[in-house]
Amino acid sequence: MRVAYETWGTFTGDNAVLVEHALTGDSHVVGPVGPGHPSPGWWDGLVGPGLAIDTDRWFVVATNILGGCQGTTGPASTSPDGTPWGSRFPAITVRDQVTAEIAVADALGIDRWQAVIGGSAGGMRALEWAITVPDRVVRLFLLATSPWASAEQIAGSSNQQLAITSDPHFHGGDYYDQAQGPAAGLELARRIAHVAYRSEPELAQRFGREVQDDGRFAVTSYLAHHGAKLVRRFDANSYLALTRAMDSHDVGRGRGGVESALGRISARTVVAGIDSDRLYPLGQQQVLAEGIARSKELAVVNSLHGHDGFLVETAQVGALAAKLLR
Ligand SMILES: CC(=O)SCCNC(=O)CCNC(=O)[C@H](O)C(C)(C)COP(=O)(O)OP(=O)(O)OC[C@H]1O[C@@H](n2cnc3c(N)ncnc32)[C@H](O)[C@@H]1OP(=O)(O)O
Ligand SMILES: N[C@@H](CCO)C(=O)O
Repeated sequence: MRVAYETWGTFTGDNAVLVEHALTGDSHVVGPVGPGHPSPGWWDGLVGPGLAIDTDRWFVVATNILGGCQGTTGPASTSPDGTPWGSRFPAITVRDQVTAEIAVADALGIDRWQAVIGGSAGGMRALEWAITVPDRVVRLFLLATSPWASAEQIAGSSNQQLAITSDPHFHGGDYYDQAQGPAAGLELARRIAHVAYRSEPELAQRFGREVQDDGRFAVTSYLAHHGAKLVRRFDANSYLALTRAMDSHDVGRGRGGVESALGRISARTVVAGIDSDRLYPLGQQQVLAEGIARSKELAVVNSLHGHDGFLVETAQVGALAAKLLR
């Protein structure tokens, strides 16, 4: 297994902070497009000298997720027989992904994180870190995430997975040597997901019933844009592996239930949610805030942007992170 990671700041022995990306993010938390970084940072303005996650003080690490496609081993990676894993890539869980990250921390000589920070799927891994190895997580920032994948989340995820697997170019997951892969399926999956990532009032306000010169509803064109954009930077098998891992998420599994799992967390914790998030509604973060001993009351980020607010509202998110790190 190979794990891609990026770091900022200087390691002084006990000042490491782990930033966990969401479903389609990567290790490039901040910074411009460049060699090895086809996309700009997804949290630009949050990590750097004097910023909320201050690299004059903290050594910040971001790994790319196990099962992904931006440097870390995933289904498109070459297996020992010299061909891509494809359909043979094993089913993985969020706990497996954290196991991979624990190996990275060990390899880097990081005994404990001064903070583990994550939103959405990144929050799931942050949670699993704090439950699996509580003495290695001093502070915890959980953003727009949940203690278990809800029926609603699994339902949406199953529709997205079906969009990919029913694309005739999917070839059971072994499409890497084909002229064409399941691009249409991946685009549709992103379109389904993207509606859930934004709020109904936002779509109404931004697009309403506007029809473009090309005859399409503006909102349809917007979704098509986001679908096509993901196809250019993401692998369909990774999308399946990662959404299935998210479906597996349940901190209580094998630990005597959610309450008992959350009871293991010793980190000073900030739990935050977004008021317009229809995919990870505030009630899920309330369970976390109430179940984690050293968390205070749930922080609410005000945003029109729904679940994606954790990526868009960097000023509010930064203020919460800075407070935890102070
Ligand atoms: C920028 C990257 O690719 S980051 C790479 C790593 N990716 C991640 O971490 C995933 C997380 N990031 C994301 O999902 C996205 O970056 C988001 C959701 C946070 C972006 O959110 P916002 O900044 O609010 O952008 P928004 O949803 O308004 O979309 C803007 C895009 O829609 C396009 N758009 C807006 N209206 C329309 C329309 N009617 N028709 C077609 N396209 C439209 C804009 O031109 C813009 O295009 P661009 O992104 O190629 O510049
Ligand atoms: N827009 C986010 C949503 C998932 O939380 C992503 O693509 O990673």
